[in-house]
Amino acid sequence: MATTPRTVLFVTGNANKLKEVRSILLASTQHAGGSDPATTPSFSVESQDLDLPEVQGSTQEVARAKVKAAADVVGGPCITEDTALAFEALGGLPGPYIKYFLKAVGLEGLNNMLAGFSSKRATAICTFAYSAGPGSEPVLFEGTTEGKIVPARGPTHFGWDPVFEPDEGEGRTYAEMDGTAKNAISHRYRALEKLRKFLLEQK
Ligand SMILES: O=P(O)(O)OP(=O)(O)OP(=O)(O)OC[C@H]1O[C@@H](n2cnc3c(O)ncnc32)[C@H](O)[C@@H]1O
Ligand SMILES: [Mg+2]
Repeated sequence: MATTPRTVLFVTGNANKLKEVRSILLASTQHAGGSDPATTPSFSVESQDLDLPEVQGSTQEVARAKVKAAADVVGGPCITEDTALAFEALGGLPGPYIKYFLKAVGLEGLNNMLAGFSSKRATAICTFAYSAGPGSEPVLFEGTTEGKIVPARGPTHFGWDPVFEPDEGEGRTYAEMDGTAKNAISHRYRALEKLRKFLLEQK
């Protein structure tokens, strides 16, 4: 039975996020073989880059505020995504502030921040937020991947990929894994699976 195609508006300024989201959704379609409505994606993703205010707080608070601001600007349903990198030794920091830490100290600096600590453990956290429109309460979808911070290895195309070695990556950093391998275990994949199921249940 054919499902109605739906377009989801993803408000992001990050081209790499958009690329991964599209390829994860495409892979889900291929795996599902198109027959099971519970697993067949029935939506495509459009994007819009907006300059939104950035609040401080937990990953959930940051995610809620971002999608609310996005929905107010676009005037309708939309999704946003926040990525955090939480260092165990630092009680979860930089967390949602990883973008600013990465910009300020670079990949080597992220390693140096942990120099005095025995634990190099880190959790990559992806939080998708969905809003049905202005005034609607956001719904959050979280995905996490555990790993450790290591000296940079691999291409430097995407954020902190070269310094994050996921436990399931067979010794490779995210940057050393090809797109398919990263997308099979990534924080973004895990969060997107939850969002995808939620969207399929919406009328
Ligand atoms: O417009 P938005 O969607 O907010 O895009 P952004 O680039 O500002 O993204 P965030 O606010 O979520 O900040 C997350 C930071 O982590 C980086 N990042 C996000 N996902 C990543 C991934 O899968 N691997 C490596 N770095 C990532 C990203 O480049 C940012 O520096
Ligand atoms: Mg951002």
